[in-house]
Amino acid sequence: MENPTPTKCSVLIVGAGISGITAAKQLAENGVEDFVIVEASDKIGGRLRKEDFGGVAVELGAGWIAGVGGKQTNPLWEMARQSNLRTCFSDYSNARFNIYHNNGNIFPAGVAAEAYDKAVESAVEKLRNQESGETPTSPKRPIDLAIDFMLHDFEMAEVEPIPTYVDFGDSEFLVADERGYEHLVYEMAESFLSTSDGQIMDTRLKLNNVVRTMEQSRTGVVVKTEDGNVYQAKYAILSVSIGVLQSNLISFSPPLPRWKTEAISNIDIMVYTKVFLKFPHRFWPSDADKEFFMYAHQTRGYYTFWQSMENAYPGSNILVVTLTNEESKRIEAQSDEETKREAMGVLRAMFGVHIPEAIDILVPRWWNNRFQRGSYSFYPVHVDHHLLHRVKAPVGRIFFSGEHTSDKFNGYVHGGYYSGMDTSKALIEEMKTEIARENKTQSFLLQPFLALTLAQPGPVFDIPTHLLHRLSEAIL
Ligand SMILES: Cc1cc2nc3c(=O)[nH]c(=O)nc-3n(C[C@H](O)[C@H](O)[C@H](O)COP(=O)(O)OP(=O)(O)OC[C@H]3O[C@@H](n4cnc5c(N)ncnc54)[C@H](O)[C@@H]3O)c2cc1C
Repeated sequence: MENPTPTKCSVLIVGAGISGITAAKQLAENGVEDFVIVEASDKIGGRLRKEDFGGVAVELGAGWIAGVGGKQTNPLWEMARQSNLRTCFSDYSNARFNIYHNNGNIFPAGVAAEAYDKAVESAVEKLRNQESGETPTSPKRPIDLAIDFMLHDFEMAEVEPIPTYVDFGDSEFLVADERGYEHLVYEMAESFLSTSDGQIMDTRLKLNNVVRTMEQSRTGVVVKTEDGNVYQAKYAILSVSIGVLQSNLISFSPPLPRWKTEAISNIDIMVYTKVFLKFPHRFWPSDADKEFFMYAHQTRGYYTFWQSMENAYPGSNILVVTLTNEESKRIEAQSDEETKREAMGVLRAMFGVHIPEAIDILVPRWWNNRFQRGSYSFYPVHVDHHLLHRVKAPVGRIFFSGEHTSDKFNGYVHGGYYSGMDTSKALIEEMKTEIARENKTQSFLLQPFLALTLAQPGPVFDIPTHLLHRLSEAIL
């Protein structure tokens, strides 16, 4: 519905994912309560999103708390602990010993170990080549392609020192809780937004509001949404994904400067898709060391990486297969029925033709979702810190937040969390500086007038007490 009367606030936050909600919480805790959070979808949480499927809660977005068990505590692990979120330890390094040939046999452990060592060696070489500018050689055999996929598309962790694992430890825990991973964002939001009957009812949270334009002047930002709502704020925090920034969903006036648009377009986006399949009964092994398994196909990433949900939800009879990038885009464009047919073909090659047909399938579409346009940011291994700095830097009164602005933990949930903290901190500093600047100007202009006022025994003009107080503070 058209609402031409602008809603006014000090800070407008675009996006209610973990980054936007963390930023709002920090503002509230620092006395800035006059904010509005505008979210395009019908719920908060962003890329933390569960859905009920096959009788359990499955995670369409982030599933793991990555980086646990080290010297420092991952803040998400701490939040999960406090909320009693149910999690399961995951060890997918076992997957390399469960690689299926297309004739249904598992590759012998020795062959798999040798292929794995070769892949790690070639990944290290690839890193060296990236530094020296040489073109690396690509793996050719199906088993090598499967391991390459596991190392680079599924894990991203084996050969590079990733800060998450260095700082927080190298264990990972899968969230397996009916409330979903998103519960952590809800719990955080409910600590500073008003609720009624367990629902967030705070008028400062506006769901189903798609921001389309952001117009800034010297004194503020005017934001318009798709259905005609107008918000007027002194500052804005923009926490949408890098994919949304690269798309034309939001237009800026004046346009963003070139250093900013170039930096935004230089960030790669990973598309990562978990396809869920429900079966009438289990036909795959249930042992803990068989939770993850791979299929060696001549096309890299073709239904390669599989996970059984038995560890997380015993008796659920659900399998998850992970696809990435071009394969994700390809299956997003086809019908779910076609994806099911392809997945069944692969499962029959591994487990035989007599396995039962899947009775349900769930295919998330992160690439085609115009409020995401991908799954997470992907920086080159040797991150150019200038690039990151430019992606993060504010433009006038618009502050940029989100996992893609986290210099150490981009791509992760805790990256989104830290970015929200950093952005609100930077904004609060800026607000303080602006107040100090205003006070100085007012004091310069009003000093003779105030001196006269204070010298009078009674009130000369009717000046509100809080203003008088602020003016005297500025002068003294
Ligand atoms: C499939 C998948 C698997 C993942 N696996 C893991 C994992 O196992 N572990 C891990 O740590 N991380 C994982 N991640 C990454 C993690 O989910 C993200 O890094 C993190 O959730 C990002 O939070 P954010 O607040 O930066 O962005 P988001 O959660 O994307 O929040 C941005 C919000 O902005 C909203 N928005 C967009 N456009 C507009 C607009 N025009 N107007 C208003 N609102 C708008 C969106 O709807 C969204 O709610 C995964 C992500 C995906 C998609």
